[in-house]
Amino acid sequence: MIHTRQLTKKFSNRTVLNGVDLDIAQGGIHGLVGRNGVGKSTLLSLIAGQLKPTSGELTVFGEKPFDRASVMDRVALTGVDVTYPSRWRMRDILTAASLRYPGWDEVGAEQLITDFALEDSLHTGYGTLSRGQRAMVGIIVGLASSAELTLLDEPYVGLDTHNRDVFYRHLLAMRDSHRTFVVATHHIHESSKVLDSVIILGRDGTVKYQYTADELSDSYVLATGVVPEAPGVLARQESHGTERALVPRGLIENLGPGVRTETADMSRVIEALLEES
Ligand SMILES: Nc1ncnc2c1ncn2[C@@H]1O[C@H](COP(=O)(O)OP(=O)(O)OP(=O)(O)O)[C@@H](O)[C@H]1O
Repeated sequence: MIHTRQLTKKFSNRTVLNGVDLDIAQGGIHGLVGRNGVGKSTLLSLIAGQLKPTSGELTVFGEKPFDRASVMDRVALTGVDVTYPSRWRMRDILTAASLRYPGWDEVGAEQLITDFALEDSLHTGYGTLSRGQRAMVGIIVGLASSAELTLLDEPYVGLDTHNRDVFYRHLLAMRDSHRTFVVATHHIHESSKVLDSVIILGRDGTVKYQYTADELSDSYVLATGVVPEAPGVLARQESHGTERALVPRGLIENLGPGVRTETADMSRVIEALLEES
């Protein structure tokens, strides 16, 4: 569904994405993670056809997405940087979205309004909504769009715990819907519970790692004890004389008898890989 080779994006003289190789097949919820400023939003805007690549290959549904209606009609991009005219009331924004997306899910949108307790804000102008309420508008548009490819850029910014739970619950319910979601996120711990795969963008503007959730949980174990130095050992920590580290599963046999191993938490592995990226 999404295919890139050596995808590069420069702004003036600044290279942000520098040879991104990425393949995402149809279906599932994919996390796009990386440190601040590595180019996650830029990559989502390129995929959504809103930015033009500087060089390299990028196809979405087999076509170059930039300014191409046949691709853009099948893609929804919402999130932290997607704003609406400040005088539009929330209800106007949802009406506009229902006209924009042919598969608009009216029942789903109304359910989200209820679950986010937004009934009293439907006639409030976007400019006077709180940050959390704006985030909820973005989430409703993204999820109710029914777009085959839905790109959510830090969708939870400003949401309290209850409303983040509402978001993740609705997202999870769509997991088997044949829709594809790419979620740019810094909330590794929360989002890792719903992700089918993780893409880690590195500070050099390339994809450093792309793993399915199964590959991640199979790749590393959490080792406790005296963990020997070895290439690939991550997130070494010491407290009260006990060492803990993430050890590639292939190195388990090299660990001494006093080292205990257990399944590594996926979010811990992602955080560790992020540090390396
Ligand atoms: N339109 C633009 N013109 C010039 N520079 C831009 C533009 N859009 C993004 N950039 C720059 O590209 C870099 C990557 O920005 P981007 O927003 O894609 O990163 P990000 O990974 O989403 O960051 P964060 O996690 O902080 O949201 C930043 O240095 C940013 O200043």
